Amino acid sequence: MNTVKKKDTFFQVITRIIPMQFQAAPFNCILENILAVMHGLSFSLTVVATQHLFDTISKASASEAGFSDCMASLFLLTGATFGQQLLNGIHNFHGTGILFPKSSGKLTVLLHRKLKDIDPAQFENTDFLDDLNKAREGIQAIPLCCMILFLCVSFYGVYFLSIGTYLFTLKPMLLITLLLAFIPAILAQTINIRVFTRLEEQSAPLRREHEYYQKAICDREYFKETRILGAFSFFNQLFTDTLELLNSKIWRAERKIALLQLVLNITTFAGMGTSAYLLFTATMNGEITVGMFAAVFAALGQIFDIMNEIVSKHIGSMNRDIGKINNFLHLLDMPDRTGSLSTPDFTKGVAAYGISYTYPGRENPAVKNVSLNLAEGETIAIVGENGAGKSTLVRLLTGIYRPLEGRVIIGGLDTAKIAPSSLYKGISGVFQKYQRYKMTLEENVAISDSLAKAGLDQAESALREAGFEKGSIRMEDMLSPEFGGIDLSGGQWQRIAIARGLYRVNDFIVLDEPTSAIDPIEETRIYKQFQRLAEGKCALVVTHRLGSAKLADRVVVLEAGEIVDMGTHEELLSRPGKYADMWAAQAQWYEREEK
Ligand SMILES: Nc1ncnc2c1ncn2[C@@H]1O[C@H](COP(=O)(O)OP(=O)(O)OP(=O)(O)O)[C@@H](O)[C@H]1O
Repeated sequence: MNTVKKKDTFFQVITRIIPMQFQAAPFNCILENILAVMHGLSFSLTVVATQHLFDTISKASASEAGFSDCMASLFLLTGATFGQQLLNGIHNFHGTGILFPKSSGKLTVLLHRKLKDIDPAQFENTDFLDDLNKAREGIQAIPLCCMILFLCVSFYGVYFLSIGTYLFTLKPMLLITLLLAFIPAILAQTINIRVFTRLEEQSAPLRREHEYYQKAICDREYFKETRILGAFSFFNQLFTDTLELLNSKIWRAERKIALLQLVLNITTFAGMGTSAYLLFTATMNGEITVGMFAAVFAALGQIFDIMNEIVSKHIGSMNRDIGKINNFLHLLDMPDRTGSLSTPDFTKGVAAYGISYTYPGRENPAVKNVSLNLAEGETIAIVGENGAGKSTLVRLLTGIYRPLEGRVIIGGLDTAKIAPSSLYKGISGVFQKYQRYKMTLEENVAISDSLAKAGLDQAESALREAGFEKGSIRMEDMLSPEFGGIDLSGGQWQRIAIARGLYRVNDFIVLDEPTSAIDPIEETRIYKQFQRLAEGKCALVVTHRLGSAKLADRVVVLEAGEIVDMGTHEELLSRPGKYADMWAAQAQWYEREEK
């Protein structure tokens, strides 16, 4: 399941991200470029206004110009400088305050849409989780990189074209010296690409680990256990170790970059000195006026600052970002789990033919050569020890995973060929690891069928069927202390999860042991209720407790991923085997009920 990485070249990356950026915020992209052009021109206008002022003052000192001419020139320079500052503020605000958040938000939505269509089995794959972590970094990098490209073309491009033309008309050698001074620095920056791409690749798994330890220390769901077990020091040590490792990798990369920066600074300094010398000799030889000297000399620092900004800051950050963007694009390029659209016909039931499934990174299959037929109106209970493969089988039978061998046919449709959205239509399920949504009680139930909009009554009746005692809790109460609401007990949450599964309109329903926090007798009561609601549907229940399995039409006994026995409760009890042993061990749980 490992994905082979194809790295796009710099050119390929920019030809993909610019249209993405325009699609995300078309109006703001155009405005950003207009502002950049005006901002670039304003710089050159200031240089020309400076020349004009100094030439007028030198003419005034030779009585060739008057006081009003000097004031007009000063006014022109003040206006140009003010305009430049104003444009600088608007341009920066628009770029970082409007364009950046808008497009990174849209790109996040794009990533979420992609994740919706990716094969759910990928989420069991560590390589994929690393890729996802890296891709998230790419979301911020795309708008940044595009803004730099816009700056290069519309701001720096316009600035250098106008100022370059001006310098060239003064003294061609001046322009050539300035350009030459930056060639070594540009070359040095290209090395950054490799350094930062490698850093990104090495640090993603480490960062994920590091973030997990932080969660184990600080997150609400972990902190109670972490404190009571005294595991703080243990996690803190792991947190510190991964942080140190991460920092040492970053430090090594940054050290290389700092050395390159030194090369850049030396060449810049040499270029600036040569340009100042050329300017000085040209003025002394009478090739340029004092005003031109003053304007160019004053602008020299700015030209070098801007060139430095492009080479060290922007090209540098673009180089770092290209690696991250490549990860984002790589994730977008991953194949979707596609298939044709169709509607399952659950009167045909659900069938598995010789299916097997092995998790990425595991040698032994979790499900091995299983064949099973679930007819319409039938309830099958899957029982077995921990790790026998029950949940994996359920994921295969509901089409969440596709088998690596064999076929699963749901309502007449092969899960390998049908789009997941078609398959999930008509299926409902409650799983072991259900979610506790930080939402109201009503939303916690109705979220399972948001399109149906069945209403409050149905949500309340699903809660009743799941045995949820509301007491003083109202449907509109927020179920999360973090959002100013209340929390519930484990058993109450499990009943809400069951209510959620029952609320969804379905023809095929699965209960994958969401009842661990509920006592065996109460679990049996819920399963009886479930049995009544599942009448006429295809139903699967996974349980360790055989009092609930007994209610099913047939029981499947799994061991090490294989079906070792199958039959009705009575049939299985009548012969020696795993089921009879398990029943003997659990019988006392149900004695009270049977008395
Ligand atoms: N995400 C995963 N990655 C790798 N191996 C997994 C993963 N999930 C489950 N397994 C392995 O697959 C096997 C079957 O697991 P599964 O969860 O299907 O068993 P189960 O019968 O439902 O167990 P339980 O009763 O404890 O819930 C186990 O050996 C388990 O270690």
